[in-house]
Parts: sequence; structure tokens; C-alpha cells
Amino acid sequence: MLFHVRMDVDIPHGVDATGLIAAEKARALELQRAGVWRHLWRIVGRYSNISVFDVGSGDELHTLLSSLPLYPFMRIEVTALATHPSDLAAQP
Ligand SMILES: O=C(O)CC1=CCC(=O)O1
Repeated sequence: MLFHVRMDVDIPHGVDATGLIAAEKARALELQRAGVWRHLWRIVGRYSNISVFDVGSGDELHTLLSSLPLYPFMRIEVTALATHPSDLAAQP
């Protein structure tokens, strides 16, 4: 199942998140190499990203997202994706 995910990061002033940011990057690269984190894009001008995940279920995605190192400092919006009938890749 594909999910569109927007993550907005808000680290409070005074919190040293250097280690968490490094750990987040390592986890993101690991999940991309595993084919789970399919796309990762920066939203221009914001400390936010748009991502696409390929996971088995919403429960699996929740477990994954809530285990990210920066999760305590993120606001996350998730949209489940389905195949569009006019998608070229979906044509017979
Ligand atoms: O910088 C972000 O948008 C948060 C983040 C997700 C993966 C990563 O390495 O940083």
C-alpha cells in the first residue's frame, strides 16, 4: 500500500537535536534502500518533507513513523493512495 506523508518538523529552541537529526537520516537511508521509503522531497522554504511510503498496512506505517528519531518533534499528515483508473501504468 502506498501512503503520501507530509512531515513538518518543529524542534523547540534550546533543544540540541544534532544526534536525532543524524539518526533520522540514517534511518531514512536504510528505509529507502529497503524500498519502503519510496520518495523523500523537501518542501521549498519549510522544515518539512513530502514522502511516499510503500508498506503493508496503516498499522505498519504508524509503527514506522512513530519510531522515527524526530517523531516527537513532527506533525504528520497521512493520505492513503489508490490506483487512478487513468494512470498510464494502470492501462492494460
Ligand atoms: O528533514 C526532515 O524533513 C525530516 C527528515 C525525514 C528524513 C530525514 O532524514 O529528515
